[in-house]
Amino acid sequence: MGRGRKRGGRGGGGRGKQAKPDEYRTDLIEKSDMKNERFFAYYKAQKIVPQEEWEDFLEALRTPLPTTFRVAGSRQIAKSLNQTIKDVHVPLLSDVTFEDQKLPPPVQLPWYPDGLAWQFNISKKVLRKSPEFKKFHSFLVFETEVGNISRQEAVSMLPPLFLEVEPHHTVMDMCAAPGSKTAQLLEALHAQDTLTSTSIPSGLLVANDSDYKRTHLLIHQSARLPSPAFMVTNLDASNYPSIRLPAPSGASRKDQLLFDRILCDVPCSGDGTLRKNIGIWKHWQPNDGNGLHGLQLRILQRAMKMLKSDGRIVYSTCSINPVENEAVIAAALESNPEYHLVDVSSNLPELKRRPGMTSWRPTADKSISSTYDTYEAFIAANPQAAVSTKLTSGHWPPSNVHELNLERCMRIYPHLQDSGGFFVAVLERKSTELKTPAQARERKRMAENVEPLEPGTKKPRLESEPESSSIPVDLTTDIVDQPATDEGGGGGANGSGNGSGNGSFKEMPYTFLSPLDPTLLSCISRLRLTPEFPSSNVLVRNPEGDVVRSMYLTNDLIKQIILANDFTKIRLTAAGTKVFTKQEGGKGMEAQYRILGEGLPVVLPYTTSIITGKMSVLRHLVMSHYPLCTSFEESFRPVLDSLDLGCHIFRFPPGELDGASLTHDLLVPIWKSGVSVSLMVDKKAKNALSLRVFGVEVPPSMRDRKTNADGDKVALGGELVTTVELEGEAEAEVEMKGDETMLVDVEVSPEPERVVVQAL
Ligand SMILES: C[S@@+](CC[C@H](N)C(=O)[O-])C[C@H]1O[C@@H](n2cnc3c(N)ncnc32)[C@H](O)[C@@H]1O
Repeated sequence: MGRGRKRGGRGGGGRGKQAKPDEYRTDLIEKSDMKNERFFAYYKAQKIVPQEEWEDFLEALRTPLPTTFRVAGSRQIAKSLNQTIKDVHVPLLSDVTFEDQKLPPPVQLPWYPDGLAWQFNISKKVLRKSPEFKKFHSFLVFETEVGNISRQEAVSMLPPLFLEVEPHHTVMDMCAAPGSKTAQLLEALHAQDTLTSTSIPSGLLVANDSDYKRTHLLIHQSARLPSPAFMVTNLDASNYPSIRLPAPSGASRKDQLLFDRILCDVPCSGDGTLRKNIGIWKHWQPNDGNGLHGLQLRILQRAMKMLKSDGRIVYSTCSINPVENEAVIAAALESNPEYHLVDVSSNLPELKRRPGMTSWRPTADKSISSTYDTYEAFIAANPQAAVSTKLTSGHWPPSNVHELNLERCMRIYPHLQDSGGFFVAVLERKSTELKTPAQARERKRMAENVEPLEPGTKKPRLESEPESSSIPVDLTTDIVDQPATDEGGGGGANGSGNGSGNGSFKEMPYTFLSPLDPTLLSCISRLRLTPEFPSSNVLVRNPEGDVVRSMYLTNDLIKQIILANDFTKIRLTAAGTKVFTKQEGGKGMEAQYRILGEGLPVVLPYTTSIITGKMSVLRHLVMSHYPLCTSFEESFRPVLDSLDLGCHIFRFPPGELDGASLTHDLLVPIWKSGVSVSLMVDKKAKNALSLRVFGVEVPPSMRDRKTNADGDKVALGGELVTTVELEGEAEAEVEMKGDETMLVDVEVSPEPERVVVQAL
């Protein structure tokens, strides 16, 4: 009988929250509830928009936000899927009527590069009832689940675009969770990826958040674009410790890692999100923003200290309050006069924006009966306020406000382009002697020469970075190896219960394997990888360096960082990407390692053995659950018979079959057991693949079908289903039809862990 193997228990499946079926529409709400006299009085006093626009501004704030999404993934994958949306879905949605109303099809956001972002404005009811939109909705849900589409507010897509990340950049996302912008940054770091394989960028992305639980959202999000150049930390950004690099040869002091690009998407009051977070209407008051100004400023100031001399910072909030925006920028420029605001008015020309404000009138008075021109006027009117409120002179415009070019900040208002409210500012250091034309040329040369690392390519060495890329650690100005504290409203190690209580953390250590480690060598050999596989960059998560279960791959830079820092003090929650996992053998068989779905694009450039299959083989693998080797078409059976037990990679070239079409190479990991082969992608990915290529969902397996009144599983025809044990590591579900036993479903170990369906 069955061995009672638990389903889905291995590795947690690597997926975050499931997308809700109705996530493509914001709630419809009563307009009469959308008012707040404090909000009106405050923003009128700020003259946030010209008087004649006030009603349009309010009307937009009271209208549900359209649905926006971005075609995600590395550039080539995204372009390919985008073409499908344009060529297949939009034409199907272009002439749809519902209850005598013509429905508008999805449209591209005019300012998003390559037309990769879309918007549509369809009610939930229509999404449920119109067959055409229902189908499109299913497509979006499936593609979102496998990570090819990112449901993201239009304005939230802006900061990564202004950061202009390139694959050789060292990038820091200081307040990263839940990670929609992190995903965009990672995509830019991986701009060199091809349709089927992941490049190994020489730069890196550190995604940080002070909320421990939320850092796990980051890990899930980023698993959609697995990267050996990705790290997640859980620290207070306002107090972010210096990350060290190994000392350059001949020097005794370690260098400090500085960043080419830093995103400060800081915690904010969020009043720009009123269109979807309608609760804000009820509670809004000016102290929401007043109280965050200090933390926002400290985070930005810390970023300014961690930036390379020729680096760039983008500061953003989803608030329209100048106290959280221009006031923070002005105060940061005051304390770091070597910085300036960059004029990006010619970037994204189709984006409608307003210039940053140069005058604003803070108040701590909840009823907004008065606002104040200057801090002095505020204190004169409220003598206790200096101690009883969090307002400081920094909340007001400084006296030299007109020298700061605050109008170079960008304000996005809902009525301009039917979006949320948002604020973005781009900061760089003013030109110094360090930024000579020769250096600029050198940086440009480096940027242009970045190639994806193909097997055999010499990897870039850290020492070859220009000198300005790292400076010696200055113990007097920087916080070195400080465990994060709760100071500043965020605090490191927040809400996890995972700290040891003595200033160090209990994260599992990151231990690099010796490239001669026998288990690693055997894994490389069984998986038929080339000698160029970067085996010295493989790590495991235990102090002994034992290969217990999973192996992760990092790039050179992350390896150097891990070796040079004390991660009992800096909480590192993830580094690199998981590539191999152990698979226990069946009876009498030794354990093997297999390539994880998420690791495949990274490992692919180093594989020597890829089995090519036809569309009919793909259809059988997709439509069946654990198909028996004997059930494949006869011409393919000898290929299957010749395969060793274990992990293999199958390639399906573009092709057509009975109206179904595969437009690009598809590469997937396969597991061959004694009796069957199975596609090592999970249910959702399989469904997405099936819908995209064959236009139908995968038929439910017996396990997904109903049980009868006695709790027994029944097949679609109502027959009893039972489980029998087969040879090796397989078990089968069989349908009992009278005396006849029919095999309906075979389960083989292992179960797939994660999804990567790319290259379509
Ligand atoms: C506006 S959200 C970031 C959204 C994110 N950038 C995205 O695009 O998905 C702000 C984040 O800052 C985090 N946070 C709050 N205080 C912090 C601090 N002191 N240091 C680091 N992160 C902080 C919050 O946990 C929250 O996840």
